[in-house]
Amino acid sequence: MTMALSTSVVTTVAAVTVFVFWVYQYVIHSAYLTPLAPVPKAHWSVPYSRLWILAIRFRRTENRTLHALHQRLGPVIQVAPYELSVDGVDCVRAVYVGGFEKPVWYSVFENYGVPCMFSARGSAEHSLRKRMISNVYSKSFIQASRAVSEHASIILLDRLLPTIRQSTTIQHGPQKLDVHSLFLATTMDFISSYVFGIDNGTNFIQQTGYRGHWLELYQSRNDYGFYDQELPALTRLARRLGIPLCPRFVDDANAELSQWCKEMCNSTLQSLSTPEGKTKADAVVMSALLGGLEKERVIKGTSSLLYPTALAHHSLSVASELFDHVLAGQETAGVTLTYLTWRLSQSLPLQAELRRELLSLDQNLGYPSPILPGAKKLDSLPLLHAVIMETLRLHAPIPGAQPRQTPYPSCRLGGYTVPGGVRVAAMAYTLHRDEKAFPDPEHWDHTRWLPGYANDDERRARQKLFWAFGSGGRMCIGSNFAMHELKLIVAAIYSNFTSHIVDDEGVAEQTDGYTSRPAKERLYGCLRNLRALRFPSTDGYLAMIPLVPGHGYFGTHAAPDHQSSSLQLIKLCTTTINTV
Ligand code: HEM
Repeated sequence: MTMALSTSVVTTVAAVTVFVFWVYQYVIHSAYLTPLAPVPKAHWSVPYSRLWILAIRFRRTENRTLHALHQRLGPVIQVAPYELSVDGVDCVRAVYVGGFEKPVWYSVFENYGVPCMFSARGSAEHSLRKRMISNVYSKSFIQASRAVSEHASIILLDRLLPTIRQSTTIQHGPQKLDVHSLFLATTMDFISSYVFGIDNGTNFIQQTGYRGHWLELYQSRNDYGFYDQELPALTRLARRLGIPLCPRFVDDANAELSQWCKEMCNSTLQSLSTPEGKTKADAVVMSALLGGLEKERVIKGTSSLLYPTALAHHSLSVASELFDHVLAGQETAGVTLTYLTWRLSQSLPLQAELRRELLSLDQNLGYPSPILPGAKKLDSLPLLHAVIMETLRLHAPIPGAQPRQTPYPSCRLGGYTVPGGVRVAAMAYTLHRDEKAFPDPEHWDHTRWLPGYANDDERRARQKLFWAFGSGGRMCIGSNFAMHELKLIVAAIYSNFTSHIVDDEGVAEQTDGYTSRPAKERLYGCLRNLRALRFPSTDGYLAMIPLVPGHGYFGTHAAPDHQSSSLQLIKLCTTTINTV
């Protein structure tokens, strides 16, 4: 009896102790005693649980929700027990230029089970990886690279321009074109040829069937990053128990895409082992990476920090790195082109002004004898630069939170002391909507980036907030490559064609999340050949098309049927060439 009583007393005391400890740790400490206690809360529940932030991430409303909260609550907000959202130049400088390391969240970007530079978490490992390839992504290297200009000539002059010209034939009338798909193809052809060489890279512009299949695979994964990134332990457990949280087709798509990249790596390796391949030397990124790894093996060997990953699993690591580059480089730049075309298609006078600027170069891409302009001259065109910058501002392809981890034991952020190990992130979405630097921020206005628009201080403030490529040691390594290819592609198109919206349903609704794209992953446009416009046929359709942006089919709400919309297009062309 006494024994039973004492057991129950012990059990009760233990239960009460656990309860008191739990209340102290997860209620009193989390709400009042942690150093994060004074930080404004996104929601009353955030000191105790991650549910609130998980719900808005799952619903894909994180960027908009946090932007609205920052406007109300200031630059530092607590969004979960160990998670902050930050805004403003000072916090961004502290976190990103300050070199805070990446959290485990980035592990999902590992390919073939081995890390790449993007997924590498520690600074030491990251800088070793970056050192091997940073030179080939520098602006001076890209502008002087023979491989870049030869590839650009082939991609623009032999593939893109003929494809667009074909869509504008006089015989058939201007054809409706999914320009989003075409742009994703063009940017893939650019980055894959820089990585693997022109012969081993893709030709998505012309191989439309395979491109469609590839894009379907790639896009099928878009909605399923949440579990792996936000609930990695639960996702692993569920997989082990045979209850996958993602549909089977996501794993299948990942497997097929991984195999696709391995095959490009293998064929490039084979080419590099032949005398012609060595002479051609146009697999610029892969060659730099192989050279860097070999140097590391010879100099440091098994003592290298990279030995357990990049050196011990050499071919998988090479493939992991290069797979990341082609994926990172393709969609981001493709989405930018889609939004830029969408915006330009809403103003024929702006297209005309841009064309005048492009054709003012001695060497230009205008028909009948298109020539690639000098890289530096192209880079110095103010209007071309301005329209791209404004598109990257308002339609940033990576607008969402870029998480980092606070260093131990603690740091200061926005006037608060933040303990080590807290996940902290800023977003281009919020920085790019700073009302002081970008008045009327939801309005696409390229003039913000033109010289003479603002005084030096205002221009500097704007530049500091521009965060499409991130900042600090982990900022985009491909930013110079991206700006160069974007300028070339825009120059090729707008030197020769006018662009018009055919069906832009879903384009205005850019998706919310870490990366972002048009909601329906398409933009139907039609491009019109300016040379044809100068020599109109008697068909009567060689004239400008009235634009009704945001309303789909040129001033009509006709059914989205390919044949009939093409016919309507022809009938609706009314304005004369003089408006161009
Ligand atoms: C308009 C085009 C592009 C945009 C807007 C963009 C944006 C970004 C951003 C915001 C980051 C930082 C992400 C983070 O830390 O979470 C990043 C990193 C990165 N980007 Fe890009 N990117 C573009 C094009 C490219 C291209 C063409 C490449 C080709 C190599 C590339 C490769 C990478 C890589 C490898 C990283 C990781 C860098 C590191 O961790 O050191 N990106 N990009």
